[in-house]
Amino acid sequence: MTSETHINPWPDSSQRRIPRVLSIAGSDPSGGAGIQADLKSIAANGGYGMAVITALTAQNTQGVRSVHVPPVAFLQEQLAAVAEDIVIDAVKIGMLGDAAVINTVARWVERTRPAVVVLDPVMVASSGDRLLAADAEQALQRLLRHADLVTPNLPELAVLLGQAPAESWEEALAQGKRLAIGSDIRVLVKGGHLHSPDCPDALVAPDGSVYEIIAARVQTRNTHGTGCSLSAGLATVQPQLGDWPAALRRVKSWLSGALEHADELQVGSGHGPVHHFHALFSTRAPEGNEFSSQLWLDSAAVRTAISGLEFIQRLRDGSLAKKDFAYYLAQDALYLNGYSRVLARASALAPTEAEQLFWATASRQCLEVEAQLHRNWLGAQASPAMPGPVTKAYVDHLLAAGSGGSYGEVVAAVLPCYWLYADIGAALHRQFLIDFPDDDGGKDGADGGAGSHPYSAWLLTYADEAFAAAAGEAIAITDAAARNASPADRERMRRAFGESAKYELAFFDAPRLYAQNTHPPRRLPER
Ligand SMILES: Nc1ncnc2c1ncn2[C@@H]1O[C@H](COP(=O)(O)OP(=O)(O)OP(=O)(O)O)[C@@H](O)[C@H]1O
Ligand SMILES: Cc1ncc(CO)c(N)n1
Repeated sequence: MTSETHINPWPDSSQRRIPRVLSIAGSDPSGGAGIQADLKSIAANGGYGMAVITALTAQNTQGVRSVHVPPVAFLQEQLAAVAEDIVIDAVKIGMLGDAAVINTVARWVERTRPAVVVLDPVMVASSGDRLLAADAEQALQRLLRHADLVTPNLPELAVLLGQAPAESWEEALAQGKRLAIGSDIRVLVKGGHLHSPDCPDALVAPDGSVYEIIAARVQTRNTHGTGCSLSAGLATVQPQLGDWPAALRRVKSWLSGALEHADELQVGSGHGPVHHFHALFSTRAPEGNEFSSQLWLDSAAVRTAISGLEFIQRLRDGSLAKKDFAYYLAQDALYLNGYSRVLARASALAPTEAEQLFWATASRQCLEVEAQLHRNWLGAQASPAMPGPVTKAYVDHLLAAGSGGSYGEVVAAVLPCYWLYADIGAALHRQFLIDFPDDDGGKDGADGGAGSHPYSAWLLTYADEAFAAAAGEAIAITDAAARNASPADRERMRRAFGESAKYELAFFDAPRLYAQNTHPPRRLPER
């Protein structure tokens, strides 16, 4: 079996790995909102973006100067050109300008019936300028019926209901329920406009049930286009995951990162855009280290796929089945044993004593972590686990690099386990602290010694600073090895890294595929 057999985390044909997403929206020439934000958001969330333009605005980070709505006949031509050639997996609808545009888009949606339709009922820009003619609000109701999800901000929610804007989160939720039940649609109520220290969002289903997610409010004035980016991201992730709450968790976490890094962009003097590609631009590779920077960029798709895995999502929210977690830990222990041998091989090949010591220490620590896994988590297991197919294939790949490869190949092959693991660990840890601020893993006894999240003790130890520092050192060593390598060897290094990165993805997805339910669920030992 090849690694390819294991790494497809989208075996369900209704789920689409790279969804083709069409944004029907207005243009913002300053690049932060509208079509421009949508295309960036779609790409950042792993989709292929397309754009049909409903209106052109002359705007920047300070406000909207004017709006030009081209003839609807041309809008129709754009829609037809795209739909007659390309399968559209999802549509995001943003600024529509006036009633004629709304009716044209509504007719097109009624005819083509795209699988996923997210409607962001854009009415007023964050600067306060109107983006929808006042007499067109009624026409929006026609489109509402065709949306799988509608994402109004608080003033827009109020307009859709003909009420005054909600002033508290409770009021907002009540309005969201009224719209969802009254119009039989799924509504995303967004808390961006609240004056609260956090930024809650809630999915309200047509039956009125609520799925709420709370993120910290990022302190930045650069929030231009958050609504556009969120709705386009949801249209992109829903076809990948087929689950609205999971899609919201993933996109919110991404959007929080985009807001956290927004100030780095330095675009305009008003409300600037968010950093859609913060993960791709991640400067964790030390300055001047082109080789590892390239590896990081090359692994973007794998990293995006890892964060979207059901295993990771469920580990984060605590809904992961115990058998899956136990399978993961047992396979991790087996993996670490093999990994330790390959690290010892890196030590044997190292060109300097410092690097020899680094790998020897790492090899030894690996065995210690393996022992710790057995002591703290796997303890009373009846029989030692057998390596699963992914574990075996991954370790075989590493051992092959170790037995025949150059030093560069060995270090490139072992690097993803450091780097991707540290990256996902930090993200998991960060999100855990946001979602479960009071869960200390049961240490203070206030939660009955158990914590509200079953894996809190594990997640709290996940973002280990010493491990992140070791990852940084392994990256620097890889760069040094690349500088001393021939072009052909560098290519082999790149391939070894890429293979291991795919195995990291497959490893996180393996419990879903291979964890057996033959034993009663094991109780997790307390730490
Ligand atoms: N400062 C912030 N920190 C964290 N999340 C935020 C912040 N501001 C907005 N958000 C989030 O961004 C998303 C968009 O929310 P908001 O209610 O501002 O929509 P909007 O008004 O349609 O956006 P836009 O500014 O593009 O018009 C929501 O998920 C919201 O929680
Ligand atoms: C084109 C366009 N669409 C949407 C918004 C809302 O942010 C905006 N400012 N501009």
